Amino acid sequence: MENNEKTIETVSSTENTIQTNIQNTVQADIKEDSEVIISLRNIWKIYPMGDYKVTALKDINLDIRKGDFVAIIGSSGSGKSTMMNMIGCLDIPTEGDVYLYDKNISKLSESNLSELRGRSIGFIFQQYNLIPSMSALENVMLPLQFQDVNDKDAKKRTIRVLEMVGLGDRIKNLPTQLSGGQQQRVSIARALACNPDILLADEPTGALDSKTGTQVLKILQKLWKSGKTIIMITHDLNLAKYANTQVELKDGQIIRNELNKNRKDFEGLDDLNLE
Ligand SMILES: Nc1ncnc2c1ncn2[C@@H]1O[C@H](COP(=O)(O)OP(=O)(O)OP(=O)(O)O)[C@@H](O)[C@H]1O
Repeated sequence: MENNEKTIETVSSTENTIQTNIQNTVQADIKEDSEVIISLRNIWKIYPMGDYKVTALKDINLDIRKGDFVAIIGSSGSGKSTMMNMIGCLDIPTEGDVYLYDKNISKLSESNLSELRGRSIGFIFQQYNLIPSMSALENVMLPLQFQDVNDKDAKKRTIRVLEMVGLGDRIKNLPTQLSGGQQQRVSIARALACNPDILLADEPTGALDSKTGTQVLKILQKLWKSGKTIIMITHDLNLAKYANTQVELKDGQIIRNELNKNRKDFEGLDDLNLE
């Protein structure tokens, strides 16, 4: 019970911050000395395939700093999804260490890891991964229920985040009653539900037409400018132009990791009207 109350308190006290942040867009200047929140150290990922093995990641080292917007790019088969699984602590490396907030995840129990991951990282997938039988409200509420937030607070928070992505009037709709762009916005709301510092998006616009995809990217850039750390996997170099840092993979190795000096910024993020 005491634990529940703590969680609720944290969620409620951060609601105002999120709301203020998303309204008052400020330029997020990532500082070189800002805290490293995810670190991959000498990561190898080797998939056994019958008699032979596929080496998907070869000795990867990567630091992701708080407040950065990182695009991970590379051609098909270069290892982007495998790396996303490492960054999101969804899979374990064959060799090497993954640190999330200074914690070596291989040293955490499964339940401690899933609690830390659930609290720190929100996931956005190309195919939205919404539960078809659940309404937008129920889909977004789910992660809060996993974090033991009581139903009343979870519902309040859910409505708030759905409003933030412009879907306050669609909360009862099932995924099939929403457009692709709206479904992706539900999935962004779900990723924001527990107010994580980090959003990890795997080809977030991959299933959308370019206009709707641009809207989604605009939301991500706005969230970044409001203080979130965004990591976006994409094969689309045009999308990567909106990120602050570009990391390029080739054949399982990082061949480029640099500040995007020619970053494109959306105009009028302050007046972002999502409907
Ligand atoms: N579960 C698996 N078992 C065997 N090999 C795998 C597995 N997952 C990925 N691979 C292989 O690892 C390599 C990297 O795959 P990965 O999916 O990470 O690339 P990607 O850059 O995300 O590609 P895409 O853009 O096509 O999704 C590929 O050669 C792929 O065939």
